[in-house]
Amino acid sequence: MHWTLLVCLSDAVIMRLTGVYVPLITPFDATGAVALGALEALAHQVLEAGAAGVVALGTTAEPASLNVRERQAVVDVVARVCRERSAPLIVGANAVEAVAALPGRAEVVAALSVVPPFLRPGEAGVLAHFAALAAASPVPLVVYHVPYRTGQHLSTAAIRRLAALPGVAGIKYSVGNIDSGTVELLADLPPDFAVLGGDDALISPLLALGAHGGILASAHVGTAAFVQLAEAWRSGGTVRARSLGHRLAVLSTALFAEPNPTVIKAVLHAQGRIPTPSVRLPLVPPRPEAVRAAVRLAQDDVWRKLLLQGLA
Ligand SMILES: O=C(O)C1=N[C@H](C(=O)O)C[C@H](O)C1
Repeated sequence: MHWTLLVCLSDAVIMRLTGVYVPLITPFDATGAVALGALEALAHQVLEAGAAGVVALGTTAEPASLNVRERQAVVDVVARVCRERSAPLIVGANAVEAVAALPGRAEVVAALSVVPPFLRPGEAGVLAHFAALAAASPVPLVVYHVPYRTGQHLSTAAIRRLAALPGVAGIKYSVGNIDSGTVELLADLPPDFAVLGGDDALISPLLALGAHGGILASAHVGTAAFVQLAEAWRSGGTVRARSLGHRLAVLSTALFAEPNPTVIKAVLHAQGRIPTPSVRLPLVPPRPEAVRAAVRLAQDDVWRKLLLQGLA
């Protein structure tokens, strides 16, 4: 991407990488095919409920279990919804060929690219990887840092070097805890760099520390409550934010009681929003008791009451 274009775009991009993004699940129908109509409806629902944007082909979408045609169909459907609603879309893409093939459409504001997993190339390797990826990408990158999955730790200094790379606009920060490195990063945010939380149960403290928003699979349910949480922390409504954050952490914990997105899909199915709760291998259906607990917590009317009464 051209450097001057990047500088002009950076403010606008950071503004758009703020708030709650929902990484959409991929619904399947009774034949096992991708239920594109249900996916389209889900995208409309979460945006209608106030989500800042959506992510296509995040971890939650089971992208490794989709074939090339299915992945393309998913991106096409979600992009159409985003175009209709003038909403930003982030697309999961990890390799040079995948980012280079991203559609040059206005609604695609960034690619979500995971730190290379398993190999553990070291911080220098990670930096070189993202420099190459950014050079090939028509859109800015959000680095997906999830060390408990990739096996690759990154120091705060390395994250700052990533943030300084042209074409890197943010990080999905999913380190599994809040530690001194988290505080160090958020206390002195790199310029033009968005920090989006990716550990759902930790989103409230991360927002309290100054994160720009979150990419939260939990926000498929209780979307408006997650949106209000982010707004409350941003506007200084700390009493409400703290209380709402505690309640949402309980919901997120229940939704992540089994490998994501098995429970979330079961809840969405119980709510009549997707045709089946099916997941593809290697994921298997969650335990019924985990689903029952999450369905109870996810009941829309419970959240509506809390939000209306301002009790949350
Ligand atoms: O798909 C995503 O992006 C997310 N994936 C995480 C995971 O599966 O662990 C969770 C987060 O909510 C968003």
